[in-house]
Amino acid sequence: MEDGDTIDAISHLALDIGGSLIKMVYFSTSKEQPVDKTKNNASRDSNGVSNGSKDGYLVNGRLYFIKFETSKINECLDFISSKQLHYRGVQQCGFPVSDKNIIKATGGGAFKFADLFKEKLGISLDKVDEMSSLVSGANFLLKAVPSEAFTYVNGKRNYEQIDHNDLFPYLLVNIGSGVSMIKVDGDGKFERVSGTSVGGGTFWGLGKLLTKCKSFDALLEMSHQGNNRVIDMLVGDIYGGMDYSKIGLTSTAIASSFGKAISEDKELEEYKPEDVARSLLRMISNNIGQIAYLNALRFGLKKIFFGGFFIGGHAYTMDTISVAVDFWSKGEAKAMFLRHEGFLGALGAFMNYQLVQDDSVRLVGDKNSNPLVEDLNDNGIIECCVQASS
Ligand SMILES: Nc1ncnc2c1ncn2[C@@H]1O[C@H](COP(=O)(O)OP(=O)(O)OP(=O)(O)O)[C@@H](O)[C@H]1O
Ligand SMILES: CC(C)(CO)[C@@H](O)C(=O)NCCC(=O)O
Repeated sequence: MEDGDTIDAISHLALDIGGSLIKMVYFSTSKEQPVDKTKNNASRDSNGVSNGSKDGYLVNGRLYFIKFETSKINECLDFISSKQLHYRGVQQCGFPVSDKNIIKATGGGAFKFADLFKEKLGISLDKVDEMSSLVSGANFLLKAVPSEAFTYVNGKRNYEQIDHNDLFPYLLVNIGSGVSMIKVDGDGKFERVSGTSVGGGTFWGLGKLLTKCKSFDALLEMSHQGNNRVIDMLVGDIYGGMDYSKIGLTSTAIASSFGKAISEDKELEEYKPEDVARSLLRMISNNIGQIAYLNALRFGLKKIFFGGFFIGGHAYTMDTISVAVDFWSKGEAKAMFLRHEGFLGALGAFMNYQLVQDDSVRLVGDKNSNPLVEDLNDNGIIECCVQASS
């Protein structure tokens, strides 16, 4: 292939198959993207690029992000099959042919569904450790993608300039079905220090039972319309409308999540599902924020990054977590969120191909390359270069 040739090739599919959702990342060159055969003089070798050759090409392209519900895994298999994601582009881009039909996969489903992938598509899943994928995905995003991290204060996102030399240590809190808390000290240096089973799966599972809501998005939307004070017992409910200022509690602070239901002679049906959803979201977000802070305190960590699809860019969730961290740390620790929150594991599995030239990664949210497109929960794109062997 000559310089400037245009191709539309897809390669290097990676999956994170979780308890609730399957996340997919793949690299594609597009018709508008000429192949840049800039010679790479192997300066990346020290960073772990190992393609068996000192020379290679940088291929310009895009990383695509897609998710499916794990309970509908057949939709994911059909998508891979219809787009031939496991075959295409391998040779056009000069990637090693050995990648064919072996894809990197992380999450519990990489074990659970290995036989299904083999049977239905002839794909072998090359398993990558889940915690290590989360960490390499987060490190990659924080170092390579501008405007990836932000705080959420008073309903506003404030994008953070991450200083690469001052990134570590930090606490990574991944809120998936369950929650993992990982102390990250460097690239590949980490320890899972805590976790809780009260996570995104709890919100969606319990919320579904309590409200009869049919989809996660509808439950979230409901929570947006609700008022948690109808069900939560507030400090003021106990203290006759007064604050308990001696211990730092205002009258509007929640004293007991769902506690009002004790004293009211009401059946579940008599509560508005919106209010139930709101109380539940607040209870779970608060609890995670508090446990996260306690773990940050345990190890003296000032930065806490929250990932996982539970957050889903949802304002009220981010607000509750931010307020919880701020409240418990007395303003010492900061809750930060990531634009590609749900794709850390899938990106980490992708990074395991050791192809991405992260200093040449550029985020594009749309064709105009606007870096501040806010929600990447359904589909996102990162423009980047990957290394292909010569
Ligand atoms: N469309 C959706 N369908 C189901 N859950 C969703 C959806 N969007 C967001 N969620 C939330 O995201 C959570 C799953 O997040 P994520 O994909 O990060 O975790 P997971 O990998 O499935 O779980 P785990 O890591 O514990 O195996 C769900 O439990 C739910 O709270
Ligand atoms: C089991 C995993 C790691 C699977 O992703 C996740 O759901 C989790 O961290 N759950 C919390 C388990 C616990 O630490 O109590």
